[in-house]
Amino acid sequence: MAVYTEVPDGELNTFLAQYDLGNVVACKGIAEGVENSNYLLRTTLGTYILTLYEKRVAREDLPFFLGLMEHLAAKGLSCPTPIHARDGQTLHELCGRPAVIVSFLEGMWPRRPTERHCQQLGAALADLHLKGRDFTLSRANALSLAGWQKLVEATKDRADEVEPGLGKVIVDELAFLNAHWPKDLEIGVIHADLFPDNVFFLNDRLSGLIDFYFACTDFLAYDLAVCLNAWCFEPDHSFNITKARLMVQAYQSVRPVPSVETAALPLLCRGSALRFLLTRLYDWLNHPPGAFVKPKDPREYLRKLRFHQGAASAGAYGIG
Ligand SMILES: Nc1ncnc2c1ncn2[C@@H]1O[C@H](COP(=O)(O)OP(=O)(O)O)[C@@H](O)[C@H]1O
Ligand SMILES: N[C@@H](CCOP(=O)(O)O)C(=O)O
Repeated sequence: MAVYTEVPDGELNTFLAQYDLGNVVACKGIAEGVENSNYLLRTTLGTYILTLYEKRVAREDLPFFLGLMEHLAAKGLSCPTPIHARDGQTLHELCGRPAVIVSFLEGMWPRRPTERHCQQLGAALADLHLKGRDFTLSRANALSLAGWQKLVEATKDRADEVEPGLGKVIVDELAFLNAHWPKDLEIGVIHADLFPDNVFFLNDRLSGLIDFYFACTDFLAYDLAVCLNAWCFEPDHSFNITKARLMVQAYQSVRPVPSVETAALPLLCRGSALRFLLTRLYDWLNHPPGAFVKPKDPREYLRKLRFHQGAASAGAYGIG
């Protein structure tokens, strides 16, 4: 349940009075999500999402995230756009938290991603990358090599509680990635967390992308690696080459991928697998007993990492 901050009616009415959005009809907490408090807000003029940013989103990063969503939406990408209050600002304060109202997107995220979903996702990801090219702000990826180093330090001594030998796996993998991580791939705005629960479909057509709170400036092909990991493994843990090929081909049809990026995909998939393994491992080891957000299983990403460690080239993914 991702409602960490309860909003009393009086405070909500005072907050909404700063906008030209009419009066509150209903405001319901949304159970999904893990990072922030989200409410479905209905007013006399429409339906919106009210987000209160909790501790893990750094206040100084908010202008990047909000500016990016506004930039992409203005260029025609279907994503939430922050609503401006009468003072011209999108970011305000509610119940002691930074808070925004963003536009509501229709659709549902796919519980069982199909080949068609993967194909449409590939095209939408490339579209995001192209539309982000002229966004002027930048934000370093806090969850790349330096961030992984901090997470390895914070988890390696207790990692074997989750899986025997895991501490050595993460130390060795980080050393490998430090020695081999690419340096000269195209950089731009990436979403960095485009999992199925952040992609909406309506009547089997992709209808929108949400949750830009890990977005940053990094290798474009790294975003593709995040998606290959998040969308192309089956519940039995096998890698679905057909889904991967369709995703990459659809991506290529919008943004041609240079061969240097295709060749780097196995390595980038290793990095992306380590990234989600480490954040999940950290959350697994550090979540307070009785917390209402259940941590995600780190071992899912250990299996994915092992698959990529065994892949000699992009051919193992049906690509290239
Ligand atoms: N703009 C939006 N339009 C429609 N639903 C949204 C929107 N933003 C968030 N949601 C709903 O809120 C849920 C959690 O949002 P998300 O941004 O993933 O939260 P968190 O950042 O806390 O993980 C989504 O699964 C979706 O149901
Ligand atoms: N996608 C990450 C967790 C981040 O959750 P989100 O709700 O903000 O997308 C993972 O699966 O580990």
